[in-house]
Amino acid sequence: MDSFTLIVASAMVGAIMAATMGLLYRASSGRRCLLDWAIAGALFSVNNIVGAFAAMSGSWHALLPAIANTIYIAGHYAVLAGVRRHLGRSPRYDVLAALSLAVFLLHLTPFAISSVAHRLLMFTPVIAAINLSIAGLLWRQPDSEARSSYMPLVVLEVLFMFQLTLRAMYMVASEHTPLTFLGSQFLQTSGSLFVLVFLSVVTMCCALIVLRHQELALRRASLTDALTGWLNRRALHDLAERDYRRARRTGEPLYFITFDIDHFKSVNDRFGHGTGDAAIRRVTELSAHALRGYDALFRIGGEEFAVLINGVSAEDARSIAERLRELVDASPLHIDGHTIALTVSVGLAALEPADHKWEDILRRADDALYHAKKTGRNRVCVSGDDAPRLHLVDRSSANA
Ligand SMILES: Nc1nc2c(ncn2[C@@H]2O[C@H](COP(=O)(O)OP(=O)(O)OP(=O)(O)O)[C@@H](O)[C@H]2O)c(=O)[nH]1
Repeated sequence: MDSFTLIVASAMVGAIMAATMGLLYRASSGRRCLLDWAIAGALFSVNNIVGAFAAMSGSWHALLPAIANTIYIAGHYAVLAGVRRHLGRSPRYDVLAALSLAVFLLHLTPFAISSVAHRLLMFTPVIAAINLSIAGLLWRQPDSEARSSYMPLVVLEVLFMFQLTLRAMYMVASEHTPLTFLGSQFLQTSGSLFVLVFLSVVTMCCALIVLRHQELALRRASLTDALTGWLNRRALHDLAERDYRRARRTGEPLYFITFDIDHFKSVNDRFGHGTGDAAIRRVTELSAHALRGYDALFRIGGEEFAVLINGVSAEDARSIAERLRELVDASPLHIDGHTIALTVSVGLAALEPADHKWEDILRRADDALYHAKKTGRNRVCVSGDDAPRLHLVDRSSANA
């Protein structure tokens, strides 16, 4: 395959990349990284069109390589900008502007004008650095679920960087081989072929990243309560089942804390549903502070919540429940000029040898919660085997 054919094919694949990313952007809920990648595709396409134009017109004025290579490097940078944006970082188009200007001006130096090989040697490190940044950023991502979708792009960027470096080294080694633009030397055609393959595969990699992200977002949404961000009942089943089985196997303790906002109906009635929602959010935020970062938090009813706790002693579980109650009690909600006192009633139950399923623990925690409501609210009630089956935590001693 000659270089000209490869360049025309690359122009087409770049355009296909731009169109694919643009269409995915329209179909997705506005993932802006897709726009960056559409820009990358467009830049790669224009870069190759400039090359094809130069080949057809037979002229290769000093300005043409400056324009073509600046656009080419900008294309690689736009892939990096999209990756940065996807990971929640700024795409840093200001860096792109400065880089493009520097690359363009460097092309006008006598060293760059004098040969294709000089230009390749000058800009190989720039492209390799961009490739390395993309691979490094994605490689360092801790999110194990999304990580598998990053690996194809990591591998592609590393391979691209590797072939760039090999070609640069070969060029240094064979210093006297003259290199011409659109020549049919192996060095030229292999480079063009790599660009063609890179553009085809990078399109698939970017699409894969976005599709995986959307799949994970949908899965999270289906397991999460929109108002509080806590897990919902559907998630409760899977997590409680998993923890129950593990606790049965290992003999480790397992607890359910359930709690419910006291007289919540009156908050809605007096201040409106919006304030009621704010109160629910406030209670869940406070509770999350009282709990440990890795406790699983669930909203299991309108204003009823559950927490799954493992790996602590009965005393510690009781302290956690009491800390939660105290924190809500001590932190009234200030909203629209009103101060609304909020309290919760809390039930606590532990896994018992006679339990057959995790629902048994939850039911006992619910019974304890009901008991706390019946016996005055704003208190923790613990379910136990010994009589009396439910016993109250003495608030004054718990505070001591
Ligand atoms: N604002 C708001 N209210 C909700 C939501 N879900 C449930 N509720 C309301 O929560 C109230 C629950 O009231 P009740 O079950 O009677 O209990 P309560 O008034 O909290 O009284 P006790 O639990 O006995 O202390 C009802 O008025 C529901 O309409 C929600 O998402 N937002």
